[in-house]
Amino acid sequence: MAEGPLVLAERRGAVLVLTLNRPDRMNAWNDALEEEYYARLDEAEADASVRAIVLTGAGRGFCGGADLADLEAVGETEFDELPPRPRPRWYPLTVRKPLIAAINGAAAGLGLVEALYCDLRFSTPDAKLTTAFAKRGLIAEYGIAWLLPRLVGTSRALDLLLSSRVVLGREALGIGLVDRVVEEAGRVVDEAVEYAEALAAACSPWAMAQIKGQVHRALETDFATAVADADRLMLASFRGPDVKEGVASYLERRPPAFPGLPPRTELDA
Ligand SMILES: C/C=C/C(=O)SCCNC(=O)CCNC(=O)[C@H](O)C(C)(C)COP(=O)(O)OP(=O)(O)OC[C@H]1O[C@@H](n2cnc3c(N)ncnc32)[C@H](O)[C@@H]1OP(=O)(O)O
Repeated sequence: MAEGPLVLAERRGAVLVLTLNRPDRMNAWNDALEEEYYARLDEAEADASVRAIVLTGAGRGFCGGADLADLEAVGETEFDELPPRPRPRWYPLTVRKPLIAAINGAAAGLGLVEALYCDLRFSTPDAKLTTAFAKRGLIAEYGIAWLLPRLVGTSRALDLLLSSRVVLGREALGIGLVDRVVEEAGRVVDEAVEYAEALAAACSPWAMAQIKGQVHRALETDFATAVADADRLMLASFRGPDVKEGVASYLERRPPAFPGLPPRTELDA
């Protein structure tokens, strides 16, 4: 039976809230859901009125990871190579607008990875977070072996990956796996949206896009290269309209009116 939208999209002011929508399966991931999610991200990137995106899950979970019903036969399948994907799995990392996870409940396996592909994570205090891979006989998939040590440190990453133990939102905050815990669980999306709204109201979309690119590139380079990257972008920032508006709005004691995110240029490389 055909399912309805696998990803719901709702505008809240300048923020687009995307909701993974397979609540009877704890929003378990499959290719169709991924395609819808990426399509909604593309639309959000192209729509200048969307200034930030919040990702959450329908029902009581964020995302239980790959749909285990789909994986049932996997041990019997003989792949020569992994099937090609239309886009890299880590596509959300390339989105140029702030992308915030509102972890409303369990995030496991690929569901946790998707939260890590977001720029920051808001969580309920009791959300269950688990890498889950080792318990399923799987390896550290989709770049989590790269992302997780950078967030929590090597031995904590190994703890979480080797044991697959469940970490609650509160502990996750202490180790840097999430960035905010929202005590009133029902408000986790609201608070993520409020944060996103604050970015939208105060910060230049162009500057935020460049900063995201800088941070991701810097994680893979040495210090001198990161400074050279900043120098390359600084000239563009001095020449662009946003610095004029940023300075004028401060001097005139008024909120800024930055233009929407312009299309990609070679500066985004
Ligand atoms: C290529 C592979 C990539 C991967 O992502 S591998 C990792 C796959 N994921 C997992 O192994 C996680 C499996 N799920 C769990 O361990 C637990 O769930 C949680 C820790 C995430 C949450 O625990 P709790 O809060 O106690 O919920 P609950 O009662 O276990 O689950 C509620 C309903 O959600 C369904 N569900 C959860 N995860 C998945 C999934 N990944 N695929 C399909 N269904 C899932 C359950 O079965 C159940 O459903 P019902 O209420 O009908 O019994």
